[in-house]
Amino acid sequence: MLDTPARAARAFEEYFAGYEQDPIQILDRTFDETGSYEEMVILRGISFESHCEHHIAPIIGRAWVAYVPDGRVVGISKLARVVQVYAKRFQIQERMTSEIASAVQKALKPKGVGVILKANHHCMSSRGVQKIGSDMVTSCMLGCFRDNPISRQEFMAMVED
Ligand SMILES: Nc1nc2c(ncn2[C@@H]2O[C@H](COP(=O)(O)OP(=O)(O)OP(=O)(O)O)[C@@H](O)[C@H]2O)c(=O)[nH]1
Repeated sequence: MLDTPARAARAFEEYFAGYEQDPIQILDRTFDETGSYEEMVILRGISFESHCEHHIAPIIGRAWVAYVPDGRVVGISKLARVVQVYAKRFQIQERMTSEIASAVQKALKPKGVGVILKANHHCMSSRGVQKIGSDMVTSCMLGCFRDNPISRQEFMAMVED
């Protein structure tokens, strides 16, 4: 007979491995580019798999993370790593979106941060209301992304469907 609880425990360990990493530490390694690059940096379509905290059902989506540097830039993989760490925790999409933006803001102190998440929630497709194919879109805009419509538009134009 299969040892279901033990297999489930192993699977869960795998799903959530890395959840305890500190996102600020991940973003710690920055490069001084003062005067050489002052435009928007965008990492597009970062895939993630998370789990909703209500049903522990998968949330499968993609993230777009942008910032306008104020002197310091970060190794670009680190933005994807930050998305991954927050995805490894039980989540609701709204919180995950603002957590990613706040971490980038806190670590890099850029002129602004924009984060957009689009995701399918399996808690409403494989159970519950059972609607397939709808995705949830959330955004968090800080600094110039919140205050300057041109920055926001530039970012939004780079977020493909
Ligand atoms: N901002 C920026 N980062 C880059 C570019 N090319 C490579 N990188 C990043 O530079 C960083 C180098 O950081 P390291 O800490 O030396 O590399 P690493 O430990 O192998 O980083 P990981 O790729 O996260 O495993 C990585 O985050 C790369 O993704 C680029 O053109 N711009």
